[in-house]
Amino acid sequence: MTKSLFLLPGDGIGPEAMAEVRKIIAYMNEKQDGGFITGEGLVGGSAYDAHGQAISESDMSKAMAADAVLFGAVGGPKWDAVPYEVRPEAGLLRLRKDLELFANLRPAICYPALADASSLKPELVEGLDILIVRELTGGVYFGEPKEIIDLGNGQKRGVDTQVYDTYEIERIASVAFELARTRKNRVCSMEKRNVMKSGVLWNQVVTETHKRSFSDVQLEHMLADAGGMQLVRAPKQFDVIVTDNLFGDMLSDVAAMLTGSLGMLPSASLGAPDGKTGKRKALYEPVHGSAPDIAGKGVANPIAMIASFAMCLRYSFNMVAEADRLEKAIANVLDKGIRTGDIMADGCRQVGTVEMGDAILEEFASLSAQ
Ligand SMILES: NC(=O)C1=CN([C@@H]2O[C@H](COP(=O)(O)OP(=O)(O)OC[C@H]3O[C@@H](n4cnc5c(N)ncnc54)[C@H](O)[C@@H]3O)[C@@H](O)[C@H]2O)C=CC1
Ligand SMILES: CC(C)CC(=O)C(=O)O
Ligand SMILES: [Mg+2]
Repeated sequence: MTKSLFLLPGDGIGPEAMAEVRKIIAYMNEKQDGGFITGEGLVGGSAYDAHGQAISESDMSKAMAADAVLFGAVGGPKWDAVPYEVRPEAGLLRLRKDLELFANLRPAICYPALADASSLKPELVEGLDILIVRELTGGVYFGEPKEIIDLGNGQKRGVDTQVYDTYEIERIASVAFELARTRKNRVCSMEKRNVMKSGVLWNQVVTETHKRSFSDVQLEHMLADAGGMQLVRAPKQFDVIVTDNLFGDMLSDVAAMLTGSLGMLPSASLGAPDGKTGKRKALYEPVHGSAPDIAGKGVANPIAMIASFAMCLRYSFNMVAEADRLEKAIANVLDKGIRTGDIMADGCRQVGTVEMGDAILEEFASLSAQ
């Protein structure tokens, strides 16, 4: 069976990290009959430079048609002054919206070898394995109106709108409960029902969904600000966290630092299963951005991108053994003390992006041969 992948490396460190995944795909095609067919397009600032849009219609169609999209990162100071509608980030938001990728899975796993790289005490993060399930196509990132109004008195008003409908909350809560059943069976739902109407509805719908279909799963509710505090106080209390688009964006960056670096966190963005084929539209991307401060220097950590490809193997192609092996390869390389600068520690060997990618591929090949 062929598997179509559409690669959108993007800007900054996106292409550098994607190059390391391309090597793994080439290896799997050559040595393991991977059957991947890859296409590639432009997104973000690189797409804007080429044709004035954050993603072209032709690349949107290719992304729609692919079994899975692999996405690097977009943005950077070069495009600070471009019109808001075509800023680099608009390309990613359009992909999420048009592919209806409502469920963003952001696992935060602290590899044993990296417990010292976290800004928290090692005992707080050792063995950490949490999953943030972030709603991705609703909320304040997409709600209308979204505008800057000139009030005519020398003042302007910036407006963003937080909107959630019942069905959007129900479906993301269901994803979180289903995933919890495959883990420690616990879900913590985070919103701000004390100050937001959308938070009140979120809380009600999650509670009803739980009662109706998932009462075997342990459910807890937490205000999102307190949730942020608990994430850095005692992160291991959590199993699955389900939350909205904005809180999920912020809380997953917080969770990233528990694992040692933003360069470690992968993500999967999934749509609903197709009624006929059961296939889900899917996009896999690291949680980090284009990191303009280190772009072009060859020092970016490619692990978040490589681990995103492992999620792609697992969720889009059901290649569970290969996904497990790729994740094990990452863990083994870290155990050997091979580190990019962002996760460097005493006694370890510092390498660049390419060397880290090579080390993981070599380990993956060796595990595959066993
Ligand atoms: N999914 C995406 O494409 C995202 C894009 N962005 C965009 O990226 C641009 C830069 O945003 P920032 O706020 O600086 O966030 P960022 O995630 O790009 O970088 C934050 C910090 O983490 C470091 N970092 C990130 N990834 C790393 C990696 N793989 N290896 C080593 N260090 C890493 C960076 O060097 C920087 O110091 C902005 O234009 C922003 O809009 C931000 C987040 C997500
Ligand atoms: C559109 C993105 C730049 C927003 C973001 O930071 C993210 O999804 O992690
Ligand atoms: Mg973010």
